[in-house]
Amino acid sequence: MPDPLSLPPSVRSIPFHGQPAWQMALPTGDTVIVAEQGAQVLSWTTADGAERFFLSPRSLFDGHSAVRGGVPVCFPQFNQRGPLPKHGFARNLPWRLEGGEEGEQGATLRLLLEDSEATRRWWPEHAFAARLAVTLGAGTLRLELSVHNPGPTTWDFTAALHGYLHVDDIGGTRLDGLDGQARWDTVADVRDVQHGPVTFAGEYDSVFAAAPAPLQLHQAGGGRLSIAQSPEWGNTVVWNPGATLCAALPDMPADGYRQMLCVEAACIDEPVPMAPGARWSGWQQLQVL
Ligand SMILES: O=P(O)(O)OC[C@H]1O[C@H](O)[C@H](O)[C@@H](O)[C@@H]1O
Repeated sequence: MPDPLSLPPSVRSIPFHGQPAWQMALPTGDTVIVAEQGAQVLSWTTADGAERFFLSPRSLFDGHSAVRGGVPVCFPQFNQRGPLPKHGFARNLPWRLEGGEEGEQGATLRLLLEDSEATRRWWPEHAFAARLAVTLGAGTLRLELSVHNPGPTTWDFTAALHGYLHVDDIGGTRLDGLDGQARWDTVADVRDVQHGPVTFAGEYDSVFAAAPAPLQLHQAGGGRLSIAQSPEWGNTVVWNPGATLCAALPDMPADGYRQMLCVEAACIDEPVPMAPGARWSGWQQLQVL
C-alpha cells in the first residue's frame, strides 16, 4: 500500500468543468486550479481577484481532448515536430497526485505521469517519469517540469509549458525582453533577429532563442507580468492565432484570440537527450508586477 497522500491544508479536491481537479488557496487570497488531465493549470487568480490565464469557454472537458487554456504541458513532443500526436500525449492523459507541501516560497502541488499501456501505444520503448510541481506564492506562480529516464534505453524529448496568459486586449499588448534574440517566424517561415518589443497585429507564431533575463508583458490596461524561465529551456514560443485562424479553431470563440497570449518556456531546437538514469528539469515563473 502506498503511503497516504500528504497534502497541505491549502489544497482541496474539486470538480472543475465536471473533471477532477485540485484547488490550492493561500491566506493571501491567491488561488490556483490544477486538473488531473494533463496536470494542466486551468486557473490562477491573484489576491485582487484577477484571473491570470485564458481558458476557452468552448474547451471540451471530456477527460481526454486537449483543453485550450491555462498551461498545457507539451511532452514528449512539441507541436508536430515528430511522429507523436501534436504536442505529445501528456496533455491528454490523467496524471497522479503525488503530494504537496507548504514552504517559504508558498504552497506546492506535485503531479506525476509515468509510462503506461497508454503511453507505450505511442512510445513503446520508453520508460519515463514526468513530474510537474506547481508552486503558488503571493502574486507568483512557478511551474517546474522534471523528467527522469528510469529505463535501459536512451530517448529524447521536446517540451513546452504552453501557458495561455489572459490579456486585456491583444492589440494593446506588448512583450519586452526578446530584443536581439534569434527568432523563427513560423507563420512566414523566416529566420531573423527580433528588434524591439513584440507587438501583435494578426497571427503570430514564433520560436525564439531564450532570452537571458525575464520577459515583461505589458497589458493594454497597464498591468505588468514578469515571465522568467530557467536556462534548461532553450526556447521561448510566442503564439496568438489572430482573427482568421481563431475563427477556424472549433474550441475557441471567434474573438477569443483578443484575450490570450501564449508565452511558452520550451525545448524545441535541441531535443533533450535522456540516457538511462538521466534527469532533467526546467521551470517557468510568472510574477505580477
Ligand atoms: O492547437 P494546439 O494543438 O493546442 O496548438 C496551439 C499552438 O501551440 C503552439 O503555440 C504552436 O507554436 C502553434 O503553432 C500551435 O498552433
